Amino acid sequence: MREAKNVFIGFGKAAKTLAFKLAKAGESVIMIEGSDQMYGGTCINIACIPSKLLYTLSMEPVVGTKQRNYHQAILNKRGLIGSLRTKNLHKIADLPAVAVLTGWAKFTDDHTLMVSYANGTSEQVRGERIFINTGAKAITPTIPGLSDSKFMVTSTEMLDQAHLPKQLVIIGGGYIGLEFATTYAQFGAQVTVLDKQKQFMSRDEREVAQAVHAQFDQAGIQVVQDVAVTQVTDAGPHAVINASVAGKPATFTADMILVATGRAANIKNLGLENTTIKTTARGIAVDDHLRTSAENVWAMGDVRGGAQFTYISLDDYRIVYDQLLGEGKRSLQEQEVVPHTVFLNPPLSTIGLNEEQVKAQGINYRVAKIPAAAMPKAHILGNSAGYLKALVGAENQILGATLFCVEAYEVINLISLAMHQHLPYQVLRDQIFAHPTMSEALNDLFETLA
Ligand SMILES: Cc1cc2nc3c(=O)[nH]c(=O)nc-3n(C[C@H](O)[C@H](O)[C@H](O)COP(=O)(O)OP(=O)(O)OC[C@H]3O[C@@H](n4cnc5c(N)ncnc54)[C@H](O)[C@@H]3O)c2cc1C
Ligand SMILES: NC(=O)c1ccc[n+]([C@@H]2O[C@H](COP(=O)([O-])OP(=O)(O)OC[C@H]3O[C@@H](n4cnc5c(N)ncnc54)[C@H](O)[C@@H]3O)[C@@H](O)[C@H]2O)c1
Repeated sequence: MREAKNVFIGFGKAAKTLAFKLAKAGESVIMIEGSDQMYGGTCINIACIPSKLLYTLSMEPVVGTKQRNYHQAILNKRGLIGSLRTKNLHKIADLPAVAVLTGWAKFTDDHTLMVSYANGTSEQVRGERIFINTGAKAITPTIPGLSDSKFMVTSTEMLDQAHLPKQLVIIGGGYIGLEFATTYAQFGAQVTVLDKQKQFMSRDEREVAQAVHAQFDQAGIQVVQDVAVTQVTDAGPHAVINASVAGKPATFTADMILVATGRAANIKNLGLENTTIKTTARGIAVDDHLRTSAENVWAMGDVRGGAQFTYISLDDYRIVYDQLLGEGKRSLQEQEVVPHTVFLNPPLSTIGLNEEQVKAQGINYRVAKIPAAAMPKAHILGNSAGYLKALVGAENQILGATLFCVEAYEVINLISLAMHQHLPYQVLRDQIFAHPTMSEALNDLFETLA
């Protein structure tokens, strides 16, 4: 039996970061990853990095034309992902105290795993501590004909399609649905998004949902709400999608159907029934320090059923590392207010409360708002659509922000920093920022409260 002080199941963001630090501190580490195509985890191989590379390339016309070179973009993506995967593997595997095993792990008891390899062999691995970082995978709704359709893909397959679809139908209008709609429409596909919610972007305030909807209209992306897809049938070169839209029958055709209806924690086939580890409806049950109900086992990242973001998984590493080799103070509390970005064009970044939520909670607030067009940098970048908005409370504290503008994903981090450091809005209003940048919009934004 192989043994190590620290055994990781899944090569995710939290696991690889914690494994590296523990190995550097001289502790023995076994990293178990099921697939040789997934060293480094979901983010670099099949999620954030490939999707944001394609998003970026979908905005770059081939020199001298208005066309985007989809095929070249896929080749670039494969090159980048391949090199990141190799780099991620070696960063861990080359450390003397680390063994990387490429096989699927299953608990046989709280301390022991059975690892099954592609060649049919298996071996037992025992860990003094075990860290579960197995991520999540796409949920495919049970719709007759959907799983059997040769046109159906999840984001994983979509990100590696050699050919651009002509008619792309996306089931689900959440993060993946809206981001992929943006990217593939920019490459030239005709895109329709079907979402079951009555309202477009039901988790966001109406003001920004309407602004995004207007951008989608301009980009030629069709969004349909209140949809129940009832049947998918392959018919020669395309699929026919039967649905009810607000109770009325409707039909859509597609040569690719992207299912983007959420992702569920990877807890099946982990052998949890052989352990004292408890689960919830969303994943592995953990306390505020990511300890499971088994005293030697932790769960980090998507598998614990919280918010599914790479930076949350990274922060989970900080919580566990602080317990093992630090002061043990860090907990899930630091994750309560975090920025989010939906990579649209322009991107949408939010943090904290929006105006509808502030009103509903009866909080005393003021609104700062400016159009993106007020910023020279937006014009330099050729996209002056959208706006920046922030809410400020009675103590001059920032309650939240909604940035729907170019480079919103960078600027939101400054607001996040100010909120976490409990800085009054005047700090951002009076801060000297480099020029011309979108960050300097924060001077103008908060100046509107004077
Ligand atoms: C298309 C897409 C785009 C996204 N874009 C963003 C974004 O822009 N920004 C952002 O912050 N988040 C984004 N996310 C979410 C983000 O990718 C995830 O939240 C993050 O990657 C989760 O990481 P993790 O640490 O939980 O584990 P993962 O990185 O998911 O790693 C889990 C690993 O465990 C392995 N594994 C599973 N079961 C076993 C087993 N039994 N034995 C051995 N190995 C096993 C898997 O093969 C996998 O490699 C995106 C997600 C998707 C799908
Ligand atoms: N930029 C980012 O940070 C980023 C990008 C992509 C993904 N992610 C992460 O990955 C997670 C998964 O993304 P996702 O888009 O799959 O999930 P999601 O939860 O963001 O959105 C799912 C959408 O599907 C809809 N839906 C569910 N079942 C449906 C059905 N049967 N028919 C029609 N619509 C249906 C829901 O109403 C919802 O709008 C996200 O929640 C996010 O945490 C993050």
